[in-house]
Amino acid sequence: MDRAGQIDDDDGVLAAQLEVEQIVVDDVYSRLDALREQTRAQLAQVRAVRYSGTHQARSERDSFSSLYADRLATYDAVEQRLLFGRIDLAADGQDEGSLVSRYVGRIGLSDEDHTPVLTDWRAPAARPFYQATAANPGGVVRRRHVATRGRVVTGVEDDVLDVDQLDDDARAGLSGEGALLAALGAHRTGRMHDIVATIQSEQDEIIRSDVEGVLVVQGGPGTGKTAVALHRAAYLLYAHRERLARSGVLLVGPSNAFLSYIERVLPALGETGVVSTTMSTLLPDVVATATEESAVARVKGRASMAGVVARAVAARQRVPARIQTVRVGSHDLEIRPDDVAAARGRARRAHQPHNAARVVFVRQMLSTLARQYAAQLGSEVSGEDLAGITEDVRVERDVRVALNLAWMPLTPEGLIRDLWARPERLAEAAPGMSRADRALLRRDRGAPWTEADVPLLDEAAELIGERIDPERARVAAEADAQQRAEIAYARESMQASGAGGGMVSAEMLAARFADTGPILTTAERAAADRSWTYGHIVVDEAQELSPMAWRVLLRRCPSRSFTVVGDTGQTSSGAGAHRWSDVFDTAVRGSWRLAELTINYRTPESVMDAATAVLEASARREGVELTASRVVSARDLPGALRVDAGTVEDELAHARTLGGTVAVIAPADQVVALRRRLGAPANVDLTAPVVVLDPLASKGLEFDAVLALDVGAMARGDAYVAMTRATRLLSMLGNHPVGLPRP
Ligand SMILES: Nc1ncnc2c1ncn2[C@@H]1O[C@H](COP(=O)(O)OP(=O)(O)OP(=O)(O)O)[C@@H](O)[C@H]1O
Repeated sequence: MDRAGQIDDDDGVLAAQLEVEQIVVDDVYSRLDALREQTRAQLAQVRAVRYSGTHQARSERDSFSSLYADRLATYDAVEQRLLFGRIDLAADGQDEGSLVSRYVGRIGLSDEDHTPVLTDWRAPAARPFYQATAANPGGVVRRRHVATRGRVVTGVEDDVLDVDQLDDDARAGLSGEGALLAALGAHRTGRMHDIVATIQSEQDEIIRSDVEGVLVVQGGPGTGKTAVALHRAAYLLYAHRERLARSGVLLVGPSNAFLSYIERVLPALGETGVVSTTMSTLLPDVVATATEESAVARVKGRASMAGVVARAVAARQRVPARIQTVRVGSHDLEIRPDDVAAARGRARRAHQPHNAARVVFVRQMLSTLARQYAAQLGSEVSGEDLAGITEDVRVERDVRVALNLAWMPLTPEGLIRDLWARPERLAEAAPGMSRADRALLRRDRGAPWTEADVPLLDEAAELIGERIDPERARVAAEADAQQRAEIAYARESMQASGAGGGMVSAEMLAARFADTGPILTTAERAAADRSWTYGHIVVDEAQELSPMAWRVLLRRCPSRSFTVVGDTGQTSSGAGAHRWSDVFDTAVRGSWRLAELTINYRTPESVMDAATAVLEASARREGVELTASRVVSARDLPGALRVDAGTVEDELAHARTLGGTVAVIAPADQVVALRRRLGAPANVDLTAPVVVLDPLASKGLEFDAVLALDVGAMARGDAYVAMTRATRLLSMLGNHPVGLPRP
């Protein structure tokens, strides 16, 4: 056959394949539409029911209303690329060569007869789509990627895993240049997309790995750590819905820009119940916006700071040096060191936080003083009289002052501010700290909080507890009892209706029934509550976290179920980790496991090789042993690395010709001036034509083209980060790092 004839023939085969898949795609969407309509009607129906006024009727109505609203939201979120894959499996017990096809998509769908038409990508039945290889096909004869735009099939890509099983027609119809390469070559938009259609087998292993324990995923730049972490969160919510919808999942990322970069991934995977935060914004009432020297963050992040905070709290539980006399009515009473020491011992043995234990301390001291008072009366005192005397003692100003001095009610903010602003307090709480380190921590009382303060504030909050207000405590206890009753009721009504197992848990419904305050989801309630404990925590760019930050996160997940992703080659925080064993051998005593990702899906090979050469040269120079493994790029592009090719403006113009997103990454002290010079926005707006940012802010992000300026002036981890953000072009200008190969 001549070449033109061959092309005609190929075109015909492709058109036929598209037609076949279009029929399936039409069916799947019409099923989605039918379900959407059905749910919309159900929602309208429950909303139309008038309140009968009883609590039960209102609860029922609200429970169904939120259930249907959540279902509708899920159906809307999965509209794009609802179906993306097909596997043809050798049919057991059938004629040789007969195949069974299974379609894989964002959610599972069945037709009216309950026959599955689409398999959820997270279901065990979808696993062969990601796991099958030619060496180990696991019954899969062919894997097909189905590309769609809107509801139209635009292409198919086949991987044949077992050619022997295909008949001649099927063999003639093989097509595909690789859905993965097509995905990698796409322009970036400033928003991360899911990779559900092209998850690779080493990634799939991690995504579906057991929920228990701490799973650490080490991988070089662009190996899909963030993508894997997000898909794992969606997978775990699917596989452990009951447990995780109730307790919630926390996702910790490096910056707000990063959180907005990834914000669309989980909803597109049908999940909305994840709380995402940075360490700076973790505490509901603390705004930590200021930055500080790496050396300061290093001192604040040391594990030994936990002892410093504990000693600072204990130092506010003081025994006076000598007897103090206070006048109550016409009597002189003595506050004696021995009595204070005894009351303090008793309060400490209660093992409660400082403010709650203070109640024990004060009660004991008041009773001691009341007995002194009664003894001075000389006559027998009834129980009732003693109670009256105790009250007289309690309200006496001098008594209050003296007891406060012995056991001061505290706030976490006040305690930490005092440590930084009053050198004698820090010296008392940190006897082992060098004078130079203490000087580093010195700060005025009004200074704003930094990210490194957050774990210390949380540590202090843990030891100090809530401020005790008896009236508030009573109201809170009542609200608690009410909440438990609501949850029990919600669970009953969900069971009675056959609902549940979906996006809504009894707790979420109960929160929505409550007629006080706004309707809150688990995620919203968790985010507003410092002491909330999560069912699972995902940490991205985890190498940046200090030992003190890990204490905060471990407290928030008593079951120790974590997905930790990061790269010790990219560490830039002074308090961060250079070896995972340093973090977890002590923190979770060996109950952690390490997985590795080795293929870089972002950076062209020539750029990745240059970044690796620079990292290794700088580690050699600094005498540091690199613990991260080398990565291999999935592809290369000619001309992807440029060094000193032109001015900043020239290189920007060149970058723009490539299309997609463009960033300039420069040392932090140049960013403001560069933004002005290039007319870039003053913050990190990933949708702007040019984003100017420092290496820290660029963590976790990627752009089609990156101009990296003065990389030679950046620290080792920062330089490595800056050089590995580009998907098409890295242009380096200015002061270059040691070890940079010339293209
Ligand atoms: N299986 C895949 N299919 C398609 N694209 C993928 C796949 N895995 C990763 N990618 C893409 O590779 C890029 C890098 O992924 P990601 O940001 O998750 O890497 P990372 O390891 O977190 O990188 P870094 O540590 O450098 O921030 C993203 O654009 C992601 O969508």
